[in-house]
Amino acid sequence: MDRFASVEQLKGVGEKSKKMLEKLEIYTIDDLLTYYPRTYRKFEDCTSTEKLKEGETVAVCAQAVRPLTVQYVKRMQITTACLSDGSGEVLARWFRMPYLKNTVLPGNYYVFYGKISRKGTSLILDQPAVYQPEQYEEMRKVLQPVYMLTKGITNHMLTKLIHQAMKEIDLSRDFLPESVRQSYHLAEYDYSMEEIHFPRDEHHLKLARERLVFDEFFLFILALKIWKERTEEKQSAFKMKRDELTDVIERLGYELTGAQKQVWAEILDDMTGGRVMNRLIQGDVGSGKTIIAFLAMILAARNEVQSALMVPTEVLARQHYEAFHRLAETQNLKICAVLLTGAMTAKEKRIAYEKISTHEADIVIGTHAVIQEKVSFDRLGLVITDEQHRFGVRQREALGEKSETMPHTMVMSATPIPRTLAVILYGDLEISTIDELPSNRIPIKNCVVNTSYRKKAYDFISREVKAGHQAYVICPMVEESEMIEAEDVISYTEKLKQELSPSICVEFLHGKMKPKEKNEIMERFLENQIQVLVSTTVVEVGVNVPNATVMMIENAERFGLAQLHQLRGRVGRGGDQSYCIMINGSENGSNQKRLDILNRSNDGFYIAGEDLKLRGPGELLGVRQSGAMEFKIGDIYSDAEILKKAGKAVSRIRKEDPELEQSCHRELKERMDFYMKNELKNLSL
Ligand SMILES: Nc1ncnc2c1ncn2[C@@H]1O[C@H](COP(=O)(O)OP(=O)(O)OP(=O)(O)O)[C@@H](O)[C@H]1O
Repeated sequence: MDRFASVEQLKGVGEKSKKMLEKLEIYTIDDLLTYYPRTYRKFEDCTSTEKLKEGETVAVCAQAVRPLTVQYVKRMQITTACLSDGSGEVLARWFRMPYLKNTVLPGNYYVFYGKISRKGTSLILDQPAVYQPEQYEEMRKVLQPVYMLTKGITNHMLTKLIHQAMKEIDLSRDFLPESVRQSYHLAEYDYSMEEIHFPRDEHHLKLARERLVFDEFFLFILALKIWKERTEEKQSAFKMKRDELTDVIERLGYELTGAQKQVWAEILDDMTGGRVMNRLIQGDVGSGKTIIAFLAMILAARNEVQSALMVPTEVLARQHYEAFHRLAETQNLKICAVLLTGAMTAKEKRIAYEKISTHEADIVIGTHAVIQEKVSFDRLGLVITDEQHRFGVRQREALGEKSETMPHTMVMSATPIPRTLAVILYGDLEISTIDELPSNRIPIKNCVVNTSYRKKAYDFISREVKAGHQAYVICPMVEESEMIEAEDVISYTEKLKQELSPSICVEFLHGKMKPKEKNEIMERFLENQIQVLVSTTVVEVGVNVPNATVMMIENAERFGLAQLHQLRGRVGRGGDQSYCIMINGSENGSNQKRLDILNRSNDGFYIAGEDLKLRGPGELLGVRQSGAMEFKIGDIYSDAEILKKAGKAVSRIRKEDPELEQSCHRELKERMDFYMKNELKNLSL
């Protein structure tokens, strides 16, 4: 069977399951094989009911003291059981599984495996899986893979399919040269694939994972180097006249920070030096990256060269567009910017296309719509992409293809990557770091509290609103769910409307809303017509409302540290004291420890480093949460050591055999060609 054939070739995959697998981005058998487990489950020893704690996942060996009951609550069947293991009792409940009544019989012992949650004052075992005790003992011997799922696809289904694919595909060809494998003590490819999905134990899993993480970094770094070399060959840059833009900078109304000045000088040198700029601008949340992008675009416009700024969301595109418009107007810059987003009407888009192709527009600010076929530029000389990990190489190339001369490129990233790692990853790409916040900023005051603090938090928000400020409240979910106990935007908004004075306007925002509705809400929030915005993480990237001073995050334990830092970065963007209230909805000690890191510091680089220490390098059973660089299995922070090795291995190969012509590199060359064609596009830069 061909590794790149459709998953349909596998037994049991019909039209319906094919569609569902596509939701997980599994199209081919290869996609399936490289759909690595999110984590592994090790079945614990059984716990006695006396020792149960909220938030823990436990196994309880118990019997039902009486027949199970099935009740209807809001038209949903809920099955409950009272379980006893001799030391005490605990309630278990299942949604939509009435048949358990006939399989879980009083008097027989079973192992119930699930999470303990709280219902009122008592603890409850939620949705536990049920096993025969002997079956459970067998399962405890191995690690169980846990995959990220979607509706209609179960863990069991994926496991079975991967098992089948493993049998069908020949994995014995190893593309990594033997010498590399030996030098870095890496396991064989087929062994690693087998063990990553079906590990015998933690030791084997560790070896397998190291090898696959190495592969991922190695291929990426090598591909990037080859790609850069190839593009550089055909690069001729737009030569621009030097202009310090002192007139613009002096009238900004604030002084650029030292770091901003430094980065601007670097960009100016790049853009006027005759070489094509390829620069990554890293800066912590709120460090003022946008103005740097604007300056570069103004410089281009003054040289009669067009520029494009692409951002990941509609909301952000509009915000940048309006900010630029204001700047151009107040300074009478005579530079024309147009907005181009997917949500605009066909007519609006047509007008924008026209302005771009005739060069009436100097600057285009938008979402992915900017790279659509219909957009033709006159002289596109500068491309800026925001939030690098959301734009792939292919998209950047697509933009580059719209211009005969290679445009200068700048990538703005708010996910701090330690410089040492960035250098390995991006090779000889230039990196600028804005490591200083504007001087008018007052450090954000943080607190991590439990849900009993809510009332106080609402009073606090009311006071801030009275003083003319605004607040965000973040919830992890859009709508209420029976399965997950977490706050949701819709019911929370209703609740807040009751809790707060009617004079305070509370509205919600989430990703499932229509673009037009989202824009309208954001605009009203920006104009302070809405004082409290209840939102999902759609506000996470780049939203800039300096008048907002409170960020309250419900179920903070459900977010990764990098994400929480980004969310918090939505406040403290003006000269007023701002606050971040993180509500920890669990009693689990390790969550508290994680959140304490944010409580202690507002520095993104420090947080990334502490996160790394807390998780430890190469941690196997943790959920990925760094948010930076979306590799399938590798995590640049916790796998930093492997990243360094991969960087070294690439340098060695490049020195010994840059064209991969030697016979020992034949498999690698094949793999690389495929990678360049099909996979690089999914990764940043
Ligand atoms: N040197 C400065 N002095 C004072 N204010 C500044 C300075 N530079 C930028 N600002 C202001 O700081 C706010 C945040 O800047 P900006 O939106 O560029 O942040 P950012 O780096 O893009 O952050 P994020 O990654 O969170 O979006 C803006 O309101 C901007 O006008």
